[in-house]
Amino acid sequence: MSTVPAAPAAFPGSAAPLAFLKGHGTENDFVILPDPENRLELPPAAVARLCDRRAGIGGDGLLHVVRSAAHPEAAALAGSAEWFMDYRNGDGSVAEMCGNGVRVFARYLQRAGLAAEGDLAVATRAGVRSVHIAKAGADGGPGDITVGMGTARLPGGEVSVTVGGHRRPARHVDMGNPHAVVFVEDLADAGPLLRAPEVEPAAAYPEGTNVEFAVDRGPRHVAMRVHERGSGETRSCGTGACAVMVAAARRDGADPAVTGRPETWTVDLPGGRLLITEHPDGSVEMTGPAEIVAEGTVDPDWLARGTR
Ligand SMILES: N[C@@H](CCC[C@H](N)C(=O)O)C(=O)O
Repeated sequence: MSTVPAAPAAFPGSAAPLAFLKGHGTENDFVILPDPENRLELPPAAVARLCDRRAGIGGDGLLHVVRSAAHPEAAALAGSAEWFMDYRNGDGSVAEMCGNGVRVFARYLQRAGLAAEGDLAVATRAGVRSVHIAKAGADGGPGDITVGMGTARLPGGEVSVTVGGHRRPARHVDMGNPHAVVFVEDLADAGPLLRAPEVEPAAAYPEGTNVEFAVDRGPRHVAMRVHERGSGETRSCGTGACAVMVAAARRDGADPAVTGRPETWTVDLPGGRLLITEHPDGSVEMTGPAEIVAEGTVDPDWLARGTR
């Protein structure tokens, strides 16, 4: 089946309904807008309206599916990756990367007949990400998806996160997008996470940051909660899980570049489980599920009313 509209209408102000799908990866959920030729205008207010959980479709973020060649931010990558994940947070802000988003993006391409099981490449603002779509499981359910997440950067300098009124040292990890990882005794210590946690110094994160709270569950096994920049607390974050894995491994003195052995960690999130491997060459891989759950059309007049 093909769910790519031939010529999607631009909005706001268009009379034509707009095709969308909804998907999630470990319950990090996304509105998916197929727009191969990049005809849609996507002002932040339109993204926020679509991602609104009560007045819109609802999602932690939005995956704008565009041919790399048709998008000014990705045209230079078109030779390496046909498709560009133009990722937006639920508040309409732009982000460099979304790990769960790449898996859901790949699942959409597979469902639309634009990619097959096996290997493909997806362009993101953080660069090209390699993807492997595994065969369907014995139960007929979709196979897991593995994403080559690039390398983790560990900028020096001390950062801290306030947890329960106390400042705690955190680890700054860059997975193409920014993260502050703080280890806690209990995930409940993070509190209700209704607002962005206080991270210092603010200058360490000029564009804001995602904040992960992590606890140990066993050998090479952690659990985490996350407050995402631009979305609030979500039930999973792929780049965040990678950041937590790398921070935990370094805390424990494990560095594959030194030992020559890959490190594989299990990361439990409120919405499911991800397996993260760091290789001796520094590359990080994430494996987890991705599902498309619905598709439909958006009323362009409704969208236009909220974005005028
Ligand atoms: N949920 C994503 C990360 C999405 C972007 C993030 N909120 C940011 O602003 O950097 C993931 O799975 O990685």
